[in-house]
This record gives sequence, structure tokens and C-alpha cells, in this order.
Amino acid sequence: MNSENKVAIVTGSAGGLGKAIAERLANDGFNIVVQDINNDLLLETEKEFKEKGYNVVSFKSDVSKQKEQEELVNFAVKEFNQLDVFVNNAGVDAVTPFLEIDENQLNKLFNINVFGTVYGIQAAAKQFIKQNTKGKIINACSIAGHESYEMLGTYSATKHAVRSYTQVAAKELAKYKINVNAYCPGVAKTKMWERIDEEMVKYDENLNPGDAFEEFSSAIKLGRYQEPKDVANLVSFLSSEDAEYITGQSILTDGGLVYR
Ligand SMILES: NC(=O)c1ccc[n+]([C@@H]2O[C@H](COP(=O)([O-])OP(=O)(O)OC[C@H]3O[C@@H](n4cnc5c(N)ncnc54)[C@H](O)[C@@H]3O)[C@@H](O)[C@H]2O)c1
Ligand SMILES: CC(=O)[C@H](C)O
Repeated sequence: MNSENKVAIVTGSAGGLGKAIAERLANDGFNIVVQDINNDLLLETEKEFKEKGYNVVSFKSDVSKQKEQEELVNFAVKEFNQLDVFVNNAGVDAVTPFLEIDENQLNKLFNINVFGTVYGIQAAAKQFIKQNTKGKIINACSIAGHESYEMLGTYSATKHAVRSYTQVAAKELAKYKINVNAYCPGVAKTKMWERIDEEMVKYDENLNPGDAFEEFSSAIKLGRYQEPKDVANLVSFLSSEDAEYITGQSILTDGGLVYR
């Protein structure tokens, strides 16, 4: 294995936090595989990154399919010969009162946020074991993995499950020198929060567009909402040798919102 040319996969990286994470890891010197289900946006991001001089390839797939997570890892290894970091970033949201949670919502959110993360951990870990190298797996959790939010019940439950799988995978995979951690962002202005705000406003006649986002953000002690680069900074650290002695942790990066 070539320690000069480390390779990272970032799922859900056509936009939002995943794109910022992929760009930061590229600047850290990683060869990057960007992955997303949104092919148009994915190709745009790949083109933009290539123009910036990053060593990047793209793979369109659905993280909720076990076989496609395996194919993603195989693709990375075919392109770059090895895998060092796998970031399970892809995720989806849903906003409803508890009494309106239905089968479709449960299936969609658990399939992508939870099953997708499990399949990603498995595919990456099997590759690290085959390579006989250390490896780092980093999952997208959330403040909602530490605290359960009204109107975000299913989403919060999926992020609690991600925290749980992060712990158990860290325990079981430690013997292979695989670190498994998670990042827990707070409130970042991505497409996800645009959708959450839009839905929350629909359910509350006292809210105007932008109010739900402002309400959540107003509790942040450092006085500003999260930028994608704040999240990328943490993922960069968790991907580095400096994080070698950290495993099983779901680390908050939220500007002072949830205290654990
Ligand atoms: N934005 C926030 O404030 C915030 C806070 C805490 C945690 N998070 C978590 O961070 C991660 C990224 O969030 P974001 O705000 O960038 O979201 P986003 O919606 O802006 O981007 C998510 C990306 O994932 C992709 N995706 C969705 N389903 C997919 C699938 N089945 N397979 C592959 N790709 C898929 C989307 O196409 C999109 O490009 C998510 O896991 C989210 O839960 C976000
Ligand atoms: C979207 C998210 O995870 C938090 C609730 O901001």
C-alpha cells in the first residue's frame, strides 16, 4: 500500500457537507471518490474538482443498496489501488409530527441513514481487512444523534442508530486497527436545512420561510450557524494520523448547542 497516495470515499458528496468534506480531504492530499445518487450534480462536482486539480473520480450509486456500497469500494480500489478512509456522509431528512410518521418515511430514512451506513462500514472494513492496513471509517451523525427533536422524530432515531453502530463497529473492528467515529454537525445551511425549514413552516402558521432555521440557529452559543468547512475540519482531523487513538466516538461540532 502506498502511504503517499491515500484514498478516501465520501458518500453523498455531490453537494452540501459531503462536497466540503471531499474538497478538504483532496486538499489534505487524498485521492478522492465522490459518490452520490444525484448524477447531474455529481458530474458537475467531479468536473469542478478536476478543474481545481484534485485527483478525483465519481461513482453514481445508492447507499441504501448493500451491493452498490460494495461496488463503490471495488470501484475506488480499481481506480486508485487501495482504500484508506470511508466517509458515510449521505443522509436524508423528514419533518412531520410524531402522529404522522408513516411506513414510507420510516423505510426511506432507515434505509438510507441507517442501512446505508451499516453497508458502508461493512464494505470499507472488508477492504481494509483484505489490504491488511489500518483504516478509518467516519459516519455522519448529528446533534439529533444526541438529542431527539420534535418534528424530526424519525430523523433523530436514525442518527441515534448511527451513533450506536459507530460504537459497536469500533469495538468489533478495533482488532483490525480500524477506527470508526462519527461527526455530529449542528445547524448548517445546506439543501437539507432548506427542506427542513420549508416543511416546518408548513406545519406552523406562525412561522415564515427562514424562521425555523433562525430559531434553531439562535441557540448556538458561538453566535453563527455552521459552515460546511466547520464539519470538514473535524472530518479532516478524524481522517488523519493524529486521530489514531480515537475510536467509537460521535463528536459534536455545533458551535455550542448540545453539551455531552
Ligand atoms: N445540514 C445540517 O445542518 C446537518 C446537521 C447534522 C447532520 N447532518 C448530516 O450530514 C449529512 C450531509 O447533510 P447535508 O446537509 O449536506 O445534506 P444535503 O441534503 O445537502 O446533501 C446530501 C447528499 O446526499 C445525497 N444522497 C441522498 N440520498 C442518497 C442515497 N441514497 N445514496 C447516495 N447519495 C444520497 C444527496 O443527493 C445529496 O447530494 C447527512 O447525513 C445529514 O444527516 C447535516
Ligand atoms: C439536520 C440536523 O441534523 C440538525 C437537526 O440540524
